[in-house]
Amino acid sequence: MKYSKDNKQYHIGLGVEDIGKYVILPGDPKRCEKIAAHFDDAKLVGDNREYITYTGYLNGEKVSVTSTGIGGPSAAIAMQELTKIGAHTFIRVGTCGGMQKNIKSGDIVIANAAIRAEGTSKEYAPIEFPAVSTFEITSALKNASNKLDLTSHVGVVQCKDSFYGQHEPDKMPISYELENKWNAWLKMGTLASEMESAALFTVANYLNVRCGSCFLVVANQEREKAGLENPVVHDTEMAIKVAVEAIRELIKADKNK
Ligand SMILES: O=P(O)(O)O[C@H]1O[C@H](CO)[C@@H](O)[C@H]1O
Ligand SMILES: O=c1cc[nH]c(=O)[nH]1
Repeated sequence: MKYSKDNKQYHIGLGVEDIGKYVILPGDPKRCEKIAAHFDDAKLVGDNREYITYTGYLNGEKVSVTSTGIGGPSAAIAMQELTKIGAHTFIRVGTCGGMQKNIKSGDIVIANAAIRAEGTSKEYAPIEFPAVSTFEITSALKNASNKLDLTSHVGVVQCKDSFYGQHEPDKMPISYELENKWNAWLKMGTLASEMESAALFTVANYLNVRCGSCFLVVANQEREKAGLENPVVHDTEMAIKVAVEAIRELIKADKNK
């Protein structure tokens, strides 16, 4: 790609020397510093557009955190460019909205697959191809949340491009489709809604790299509708700890291969 300068990738502004092979991917750029606080010797190595990157060490292995911004397009770019410079293992740490009534604010959701109701993944693979996480990453995330004694749920998440289409579907001109599909996702047992995993899982399959996702449940609109307790929780620290612990487990397992 001719746009790149000085051997740095065009959007993320990073080269081979800047990153580790294991990368944590939050959406929010402000989450990067909090994640990097868990690394040894973390340094800011990139700051371009929505892509903030810190690199440091976990268990003696070089690791990085790069924010993806909101939505599939920028997440797909981050994964493609990070893969070009040597990354092979990705964990998205995000926030989500719970959907089933037993998914409560503050719980952890771990995605084993994502509904492709967004646009980006459709520019990579025909819709019949499922967006699935990598089993060993999903398993490391579940082990990590058990170790940290957290309430976690493993299952399917729904991805879309319109945050307000999720929260105010009745106000959208296309409400007939948004509401009917939301009811179908609920009947299929979908755990939560977020925005990037469908694109990331699809791109990871295409690039033959590993990817999993874990999320803090911020709140649950279905609990709200049913008049159940539904506080809003913003602190992502426990979801971050799950991802960091999972990366440690993966590093150890990879060394024993
Ligand atoms: O908290 P992050 O990682 O950004 O994730 C969620 O939050 C954003 C919407 O508020 C979307 O990016 C969604 O996927
Ligand atoms: O409800 C929510 C919360 C976070 N992210 C989403 O996409 N939806």
